[in-house]
Amino acid sequence: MKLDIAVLSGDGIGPEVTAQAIKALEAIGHAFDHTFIFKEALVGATAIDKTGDPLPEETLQLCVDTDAVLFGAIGDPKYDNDPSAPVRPEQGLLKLRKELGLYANIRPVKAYPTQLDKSPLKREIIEGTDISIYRELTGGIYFGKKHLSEDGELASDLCEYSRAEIERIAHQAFKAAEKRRNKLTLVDKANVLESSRLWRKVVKEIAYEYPEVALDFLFVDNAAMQMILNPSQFDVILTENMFGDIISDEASVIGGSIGLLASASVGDTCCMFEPIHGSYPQATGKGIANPIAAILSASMLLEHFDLLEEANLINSAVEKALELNVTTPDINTINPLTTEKVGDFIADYILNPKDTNLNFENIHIGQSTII
Ligand SMILES: NC(=O)C1=CN([C@@H]2O[C@H](COP(=O)(O)OP(=O)(O)OC[C@H]3O[C@@H](n4cnc5c(N)ncnc54)[C@H](O)[C@@H]3O)[C@@H](O)[C@H]2O)C=CC1
Ligand SMILES: CC(C)CC(=O)C(=O)O
Ligand SMILES: [Mg+2]
Repeated sequence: MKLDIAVLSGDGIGPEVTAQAIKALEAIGHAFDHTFIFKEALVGATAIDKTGDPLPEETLQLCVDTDAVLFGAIGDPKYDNDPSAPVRPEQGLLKLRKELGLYANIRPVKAYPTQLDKSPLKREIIEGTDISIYRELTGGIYFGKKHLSEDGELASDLCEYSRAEIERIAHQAFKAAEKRRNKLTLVDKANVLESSRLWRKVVKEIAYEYPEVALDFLFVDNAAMQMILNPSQFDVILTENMFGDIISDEASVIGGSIGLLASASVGDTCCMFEPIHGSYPQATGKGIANPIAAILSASMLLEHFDLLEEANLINSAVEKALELNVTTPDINTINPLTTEKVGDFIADYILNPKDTNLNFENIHIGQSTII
């Protein structure tokens, strides 16, 4: 297969982790005789600094013209510390999602058997957790009308959803539940918000088309608590944009680090693959960022194009890295490896999955050996 992939590595740790995802894809290309052509473009603070625009027109056009987008992260403290900045890195990401019509953001959350003691949560609580979060990505409060009064003393952000916006992602979430454990939980705040009441009404109606799927509802405040108390109760979670943003970061505690959580953002015509974390500016250039979220996002890209064997090989390589503690300091405080070394190990495993000599004391990566 030949795929043109737009690479928007962005800011902070974005370029470092995206480079490891590309390495994994190149190894897959080599092992399976696929051609992946990577085309880089600017986004976020880096794009503002070079062009004045967080999403230059040529970046957007490239994303439209390519088969898929591999995204790193955006965000820079100089904008975070200046609320009145006229353009902001986040605007580039939000516009990109909207323009590409990426309304469904799928965020898998797993407790890896080898990592159960890495989470601050007790192993018996997280064991067996395997959740797929379907977060609506192009509507809700992040996209609603904003207002700031002239004296700067009153501000508002509108949360708006239409039936059509709810229906299209709800169908995807029900279909996913049918392929998994037939359970769907809608997370909302229907006791308070009119938009949440519309979500419940529409989702209840759609449920009749999926009789095998057991549907239940949780208010988001309770869902946030259940995620910590009893996460293995969840199968597919369907929720609106901001709630999904928040509970997925919370859910990353289950796996031990947000640096493990990948995502696929899909629409009717375009697709983008992005770790759920941000630009982690404090880590920029230090080689401490976990590249696994970016690498698993590349695996989701392959799965999207039905390259299942290839996606599974990346997943196995990641599992092997976790099993052998070939990991960055967020989950390996004793013998941490750098972002690049973890990426090297995963690419090397993809090329030599049967190499039984791989072990922590003596890991052969290409020409080099790491300790
Ligand atoms: N999709 C995106 O591009 C996102 C961008 N942002 C932006 O990122 C910047 C920083 O935001 P924060 O709230 O600090 O969120 P963040 O996700 O960048 O970092 C939060 C914390 O998560 C951990 N972390 C994140 N990525 C990691 C990785 N790969 N390996 C190990 N640990 C990791 C670190 O402990 C870090 O302090 C802001 O400018 C924000 O707007 C935030 C979230 C998503
Ligand atoms: C610009 C933000 C909405 C990015 C973010 O936090 C996310 O998508 O997880
Ligand atoms: Mg987020």
